[in-house]
Amino acid sequence: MSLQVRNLDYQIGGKSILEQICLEVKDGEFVGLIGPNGCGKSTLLKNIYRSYKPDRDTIFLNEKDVLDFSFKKMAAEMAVMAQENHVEFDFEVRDMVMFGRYAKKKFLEGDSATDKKLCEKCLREVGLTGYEHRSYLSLSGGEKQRVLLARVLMQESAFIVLDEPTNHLDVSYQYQIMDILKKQNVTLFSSIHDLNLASLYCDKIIFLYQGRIVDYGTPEEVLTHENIKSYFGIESQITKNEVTGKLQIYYLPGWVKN
Ligand SMILES: Nc1ncnc2c1ncn2[C@@H]1O[C@H](COP(=O)(O)OP(=O)(O)OP(=O)(O)O)[C@@H](O)[C@H]1O
Repeated sequence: MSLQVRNLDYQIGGKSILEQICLEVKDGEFVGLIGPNGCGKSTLLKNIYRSYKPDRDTIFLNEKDVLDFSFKKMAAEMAVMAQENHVEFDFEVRDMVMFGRYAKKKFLEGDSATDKKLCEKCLREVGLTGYEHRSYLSLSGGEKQRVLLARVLMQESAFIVLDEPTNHLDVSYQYQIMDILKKQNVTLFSSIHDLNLASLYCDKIIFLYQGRIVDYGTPEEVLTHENIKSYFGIESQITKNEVTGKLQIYYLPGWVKN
């Protein structure tokens, strides 16, 4: 599954948030979206997963305009892990994960033995075996985040969109979650704050700044000292990690520019 975004503009309350966004995520790629707070990352993702309504002829899945997909078809093609997941009613963890099957079911169809097995597998992958009957609202932030990831995996979609998937997670789960995502045989598009995680896991990186794409390429091409200084306003030292072979960024806080 591939994603194309062409000349996307988006305004909120008359203020321009995104300007002339053009990008492509090819089938099977893991593309990271980086940029400072408020630059428009969530707004772009919300347009892609249609929490906001994009203009016609701006967002395509496999070259087909997303506005031509029914919401059920969209859910079958694209799984989403958003940043705000406000849940009004309490559910058991197992039910939260099972909701991921909605798009694959007919009206009032019950859970099959295959669904139940897949649910167990997804919970195991995110380290939550034994949590099936826990109340979702009673979980910690990190546990909730992992339930939402299990729900995404349960959807078995060819394309996954994620807004800051490692939010609330301790360092070991941050890497575990990225490992799980990376080994899925799917297309991934994710906003990421941690540039070292982006360097380790992404095939390509899109740098967003004040609603515009200012750079695009491999982590080595985009995660430069100049870009980090220009767009995040912080000095850094960048080396190649001997173990991973990937770029490692060290920030030099005494050099923060106002
Ligand atoms: N509903 C809204 N009403 C007014 N302004 C909004 C609204 N939603 C977003 N914005 C503004 O749009 C801009 C982009 O917000 P967005 O959440 O997309 O940024 P972001 O890059 O995801 O930020 P962060 O890294 O902090 O999550 C911000 O200036 C934000 O204040």
